[in-house]
Amino acid sequence: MIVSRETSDKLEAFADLLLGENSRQNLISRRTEEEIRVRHIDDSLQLLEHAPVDAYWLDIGSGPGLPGLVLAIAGVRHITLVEPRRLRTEFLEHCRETLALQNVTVITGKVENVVGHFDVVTARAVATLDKLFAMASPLIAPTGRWVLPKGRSAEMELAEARTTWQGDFELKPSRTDPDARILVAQRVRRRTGRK
Ligand SMILES: C[S@@+](CC[C@H](N)C(=O)[O-])C[C@H]1O[C@@H](n2cnc3c(N)ncnc32)[C@H](O)[C@@H]1O
Repeated sequence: MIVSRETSDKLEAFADLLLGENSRQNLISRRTEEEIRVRHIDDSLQLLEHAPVDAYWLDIGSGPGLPGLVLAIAGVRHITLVEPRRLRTEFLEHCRETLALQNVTVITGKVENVVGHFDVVTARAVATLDKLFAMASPLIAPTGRWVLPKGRSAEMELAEARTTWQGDFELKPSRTDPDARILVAQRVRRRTGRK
């Protein structure tokens, strides 16, 4: 994805902060440090192809800010990062201040305790689709959209989730990993009348 010089500089600054913090707390696997730009930054950035920047986003289990801080740097209007581990949210707050990201809200806690309504919900490497829908469907606006990066288990997870959830589901290819998929889902609701 092509980004402006200013955005590219901020993404570099974020990558530096993340690599620095990775020696203090385990945020990304050591073997992906050298490929941080593709494996983590571009992998997060590509989600913007599936939902508008001019929206209220929620990133569940943001960890070190993936994808949430990358999306904020790339211009998402407002994004809430929810993450229960305090050491991680201290890092998120530090990045928000250092990179002057006024479009970011950080919540320390579990998503199950968040109150609000969001247009777009994302989560990377947090839980299965079934669990994510159960955790966060009360938080998504009726016209809202889920944009969920998934690994090679995407199709299996979707088949499992469909036994409990109905909606419009589309699996899109990932630009950074040929085995991975991005699930874009709308109008997701729990099936009724199950025996
Ligand atoms: C494997 S990490 C992934 C972090 C980041 N999304 C990434 O791609 O690097 C999963 C994260 O989800 C968080 N998490 C687990 N359960 C959660 C919940 N119920 N609500 C919010 N975050 C949760 C964990 O604390 C952890 O930071």
